[in-house]
Amino acid sequence: MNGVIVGAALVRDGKLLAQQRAWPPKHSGQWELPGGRVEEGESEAFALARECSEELDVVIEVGERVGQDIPLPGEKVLRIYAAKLVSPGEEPRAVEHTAVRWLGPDDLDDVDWLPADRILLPALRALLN
Ligand SMILES: Nc1nc2c([nH]c(=O)n2[C@H]2C[C@H](O)[C@@H](COP(=O)(O)OP(=O)(O)OP(=O)(O)O)O2)c(=O)[nH]1
Repeated sequence: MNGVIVGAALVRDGKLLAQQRAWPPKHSGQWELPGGRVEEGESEAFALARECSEELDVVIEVGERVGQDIPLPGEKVLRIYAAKLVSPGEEPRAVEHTAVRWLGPDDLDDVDWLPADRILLPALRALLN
């Protein structure tokens, strides 16, 4: 089993995109980065682009790794990559989630992040300077 969950630190105009989970009930209402499981045979960049297409209906360009791998339950890890919209005018929409928000540096602490994402906040904040 491939235990890597990839997440996109999608930044535009000094703001980070966050999305609010609709599921499962335990995490419903909490915020995370777009992303998901790397499927068999996929590169991490391909998986991230696929997840952003499915979740946000946007095309992204994947950049450098951000922060450290964060261990997740079930021997998985969360691995974040910087990302940009290929067409910056394209507005991400919440296809599978409750909401999406662009967060500036002062907004990062305003949302209820999933625990693993909270650990990454300093690295994410550094992208917005
Ligand atoms: N996508 C995403 N998942 C995260 C983040 N932080 C975090 O702890 N997770 C966890 C929640 C889930 O246990 C797991 C990914 O779940 P997911 O539902 O997004 O993955 P997926 O689309 O591949 O769905 P599935 O195959 O597991 O049903 O990683 C994050 O920032 N983004």
